[in-house]
Amino acid sequence: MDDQETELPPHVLIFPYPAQSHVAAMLNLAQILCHGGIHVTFLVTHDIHRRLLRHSTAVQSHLASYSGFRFETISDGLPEDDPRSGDKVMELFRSFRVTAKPLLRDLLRSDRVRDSDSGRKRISCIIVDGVLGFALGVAEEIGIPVIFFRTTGACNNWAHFCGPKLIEAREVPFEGNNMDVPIKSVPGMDGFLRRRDLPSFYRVIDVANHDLQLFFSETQQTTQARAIILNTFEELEGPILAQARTQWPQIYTVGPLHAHLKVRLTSNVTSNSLWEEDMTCMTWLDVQPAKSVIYISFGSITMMTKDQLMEFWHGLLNSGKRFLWVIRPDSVFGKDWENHIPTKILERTKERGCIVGWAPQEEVLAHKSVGGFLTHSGWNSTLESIVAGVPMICWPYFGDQQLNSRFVGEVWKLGLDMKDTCDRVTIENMIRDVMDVKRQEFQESLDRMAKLARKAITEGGTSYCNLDCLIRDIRLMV
Ligand SMILES: O=c1ccn([C@@H]2O[C@H](COP(=O)(O)OP(=O)(O)O[C@H]3O[C@H](CO)[C@@H](O)[C@H](O)[C@H]3O)[C@@H](O)[C@H]2O)c(=O)[nH]1
Ligand SMILES: C[C@H]1CC[C@@H]2C(C(=O)O)=CO[C@@H](O)[C@@H]21
Repeated sequence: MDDQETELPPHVLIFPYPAQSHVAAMLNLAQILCHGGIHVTFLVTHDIHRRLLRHSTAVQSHLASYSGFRFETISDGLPEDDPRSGDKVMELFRSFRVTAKPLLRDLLRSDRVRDSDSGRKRISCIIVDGVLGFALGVAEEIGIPVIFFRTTGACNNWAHFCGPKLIEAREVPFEGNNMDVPIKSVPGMDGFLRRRDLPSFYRVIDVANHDLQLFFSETQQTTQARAIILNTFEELEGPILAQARTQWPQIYTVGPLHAHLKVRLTSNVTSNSLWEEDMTCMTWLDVQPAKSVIYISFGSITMMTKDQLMEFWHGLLNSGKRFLWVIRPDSVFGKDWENHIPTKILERTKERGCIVGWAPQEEVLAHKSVGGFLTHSGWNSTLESIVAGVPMICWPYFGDQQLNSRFVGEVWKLGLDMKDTCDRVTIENMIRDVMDVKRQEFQESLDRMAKLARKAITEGGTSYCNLDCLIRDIRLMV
């Protein structure tokens, strides 16, 4: 390193998996690091880059103002016009690691990420998505330390770490059809964990299943890195984090990052959306009574059949509640489903419902008219609901969601878990419970948890201190 370089700020490469929630969480971290005087090269796919430039206000305003921030882009291996819809998520997951490995190696070996003229040091650390374990080997070849960022909760990470133990104890694969059998081999979760609550990748006939084994190996790999960053907070997942700390050399809990970012930057809300936010729903919410609206959104990946869609629709209408519903255009199987909705249902919807293709979710959850959230239990949606103090009805779709919803319903008592069911009567009853019957009970636990979340990200709080430690430790990596 030459003398001139030693004066420059540290330079970190951040590399998320190419999906909405992964990119958004890691962009939040990137903004905080830039704010802390660290240079960031943010590596995304061409498709993600194009969509961020088009729809993310954080990228258009905040990040553009940091001279230390810049994008690098690589291919995800798909043709430009591929819709990259939710039903292909696992295909992309399998193929991306193969596509991206040589591209990452080329990038790290090239001069593209080190440009002395614009005053950037060589990369001293890589912060890479915890589902892209191959980056560890690539970075080690070049001698760069790796920190993994796992975008799901500690509970999911720990459940995957315990996979080999579950198999050894013959708890997986499941024998017979009873999904309520208790699971005992995940320390910290015995007593409330059932088969149906394990991450959905455990629902296999053969434990040699490629995806299941991939999650085991990816999770094991993250223990070999310098550290792991988790978008969670100690007060939420303390007992699980205590278990995890026996296996990972260093865990930085820095969440909830979307709220932490606002504290650090003292800024207004900006979005990291890959879709255009339909702001008309905010004016609709403005004229609804306080806590009268149930918000329904299943994140960026969930797909549903037309039958499931209709069960939700009837359940919502029969509950008599007002509702704001996000239906992503590509989220229902089968073409032209919009044209087959009975006129009567559309008319009843107009009376007290608002449907959009993508909403400004953080703003929606913070709106005074919203009194409940029917969610797929993605990790970010769960954290956003906690911060906003909104009780949840959980309809998990895949992956970590099956476990998150169990924690919401049984451990944290922040809502109801309707996993593995989808009928109009259950939906109607659960909406009534969350919005009326059990509202007070849930609100009390939510107020307590939201307060703990705020404390964690306030100066002196656990996540605030851990983020300071992360910045300090990055500065020490030269
Ligand atoms: O209309 C919408 C709908 C969603 N969102 C945002 O999109 C994100 C959705 O994230 P998340 O709740 O985590 O769900 P997914 O998009 O499904 O995220 C994937 O990635 C997560 C993190 O790894 C996992 O927890 C999920 O299970 C996985 O499906 C959140 O920040 C929402 O605020 C919007 O801004 N507007
Ligand atoms: C790429 C997706 C497959 C599963 C991953 C995941 C997990 O459980 O780790 C959650 O979110 C998804 O985006 C990832």
